[in-house]
Amino acid sequence: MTTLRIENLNVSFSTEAGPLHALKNVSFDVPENRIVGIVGESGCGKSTLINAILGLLADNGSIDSGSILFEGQDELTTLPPSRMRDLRGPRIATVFQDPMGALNPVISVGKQMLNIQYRSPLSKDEKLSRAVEMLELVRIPDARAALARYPHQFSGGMKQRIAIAMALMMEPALLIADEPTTALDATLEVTTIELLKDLQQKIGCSVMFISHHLGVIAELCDDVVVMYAGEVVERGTVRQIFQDPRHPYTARLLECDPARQSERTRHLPTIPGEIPDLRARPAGCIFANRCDRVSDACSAPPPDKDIGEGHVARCFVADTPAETGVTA
Ligand SMILES: Nc1ncnc2c1ncn2[C@@H]1O[C@H](COP(=O)(O)OP(=O)(O)OP(=O)(O)O)[C@@H](O)[C@H]1O
Repeated sequence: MTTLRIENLNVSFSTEAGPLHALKNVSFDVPENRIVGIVGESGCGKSTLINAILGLLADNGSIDSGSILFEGQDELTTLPPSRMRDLRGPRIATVFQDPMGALNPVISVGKQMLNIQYRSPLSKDEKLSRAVEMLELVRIPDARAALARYPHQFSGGMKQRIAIAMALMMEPALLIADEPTTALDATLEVTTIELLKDLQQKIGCSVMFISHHLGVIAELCDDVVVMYAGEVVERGTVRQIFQDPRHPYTARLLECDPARQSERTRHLPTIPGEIPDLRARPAGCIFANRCDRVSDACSAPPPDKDIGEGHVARCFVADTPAETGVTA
């Protein structure tokens, strides 16, 4: 089963200068038990995508068309807000860059972990045991004593691990992790990534993992979705994307080899030129003004070319491998 299926999703914001099309015909799946990485430059629409899934678009935003199907049954684009509130947290959990967004500074960690289980039929003792078990899973030392402590008594890395434990406590079907390791130093980042992978396998959930760090995406994810200016320009398995990129934008991103230059890929490489104004999208390919393989054909909208085995690229020349200068 597919945990999340997004099909032809279009989202726009109304602005004084006219509608801004933030997501255009976005389609991809988050299959059961898989970790899907979402990568793209700032402004490519990652936050809009997350908010559209969670039913938390800004007041001036709207889903114009398309579908977000959760667990094959809940159509999130039309779900009543009360049902969406039920799903958010227990079934669709989130972890963000700043763990303090999830942790209340004036409530002990144990109390917060009990509060999350308010709907669970377990007794208070059983809920506390579950909290200890989760803290142990995220390697918080002396987990039972940790329940009485407050968030500020933990280091940044531990706070993020507690936030992950809280997000996964109710065994959600989907975890949306938005740059959860970006604020951590490189060593802590590696530990947190390993832990996340471990927990995902234990709990058996799907993960949508948003990161600028290509090395982390390559390490952690099963599948990758490459976004550019509100469009999914390429999607496929980690192997397909990193070893056989077909969209020129993906190829440019990979020009720094993540395996050998992980520090350099903590931030996306800079590509000359700018993302077009999303209020006046070009009629043709969205990447044409920055593309080194542009031709006359690109003034028409490019098709989503199916390269095979789930590998898809929105480009006229996707049939031929893109040059990266990277040896796979
Ligand atoms: N409420 C809003 N009103 C108008 N435009 C918006 C609004 N929210 C986002 N946008 C625009 O939508 C586009 C996508 O923004 P979004 O925040 O989703 O990108 P992002 O990839 O998450 O970027 P970042 O990594 O910088 O957060 C941008 O052009 C942004 O300016």
